[in-house]
Amino acid sequence: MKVAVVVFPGSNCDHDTRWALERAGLKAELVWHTEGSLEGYGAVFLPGGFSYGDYLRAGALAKFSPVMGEVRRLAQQGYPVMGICNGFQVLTEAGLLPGALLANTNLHYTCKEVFVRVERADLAFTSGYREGQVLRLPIAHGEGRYYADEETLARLENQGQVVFRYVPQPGAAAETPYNPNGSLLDIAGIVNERGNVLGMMPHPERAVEEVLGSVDGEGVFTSLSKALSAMA
Ligand SMILES: NC(=O)CC[C@H](N)C(=O)O
Repeated sequence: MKVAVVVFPGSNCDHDTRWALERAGLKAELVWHTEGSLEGYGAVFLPGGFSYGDYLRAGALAKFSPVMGEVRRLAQQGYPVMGICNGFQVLTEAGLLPGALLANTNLHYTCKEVFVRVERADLAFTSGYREGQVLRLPIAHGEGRYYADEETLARLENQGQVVFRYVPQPGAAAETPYNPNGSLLDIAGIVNERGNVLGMMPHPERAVEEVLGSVDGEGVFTSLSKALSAMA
């Protein structure tokens, strides 16, 4: 089953995402955001970048793109939908995931490696990992501080919707800062209640080959590949 990678004006991780999907044996196609139908696709990725130049707020305009009606339909029908970085921002703006991504507490665009712990290894995007596994992944964002009201945070926590959480580098001194943007509960990625719509700020597609410095992101794409062959 083929996977759609949506391209908004200003997306810049679309090709990398397609590359990562194809390395995992999936057939992936770039789909321009004006597309009115995603018929025939078994999963959708909203890639990283600066859709509409992050005008107003990151993701605030992309949610009005024609393709979003179809993204919503696939999400409601239980297909795997994933937003990476700007894609995560679009999913929260579109109301497909709760909460918001605010400006980093340091008010800087932050580009570095972080460590995240896999909290859920039972999802289409994470089954290739072990629960508790720590991944080294790059981040690159200015608006990555996950925020939600207390009730939402409690619900996310109680229902096991936190999928990735920033953690200290293994072996680092206890007081070493590790949360790169001020996200509440150290949240780096969450999933909807049904477990098919996932958003994360770190970039797994930038960590799929040794030459990139880490292969820890590969699991996202190989997990999906396995899930889609089981669905076919
Ligand atoms: N790499 C990205 O997707 C960038 C995300 C977003 N435009 C931000 O700076 O917050």
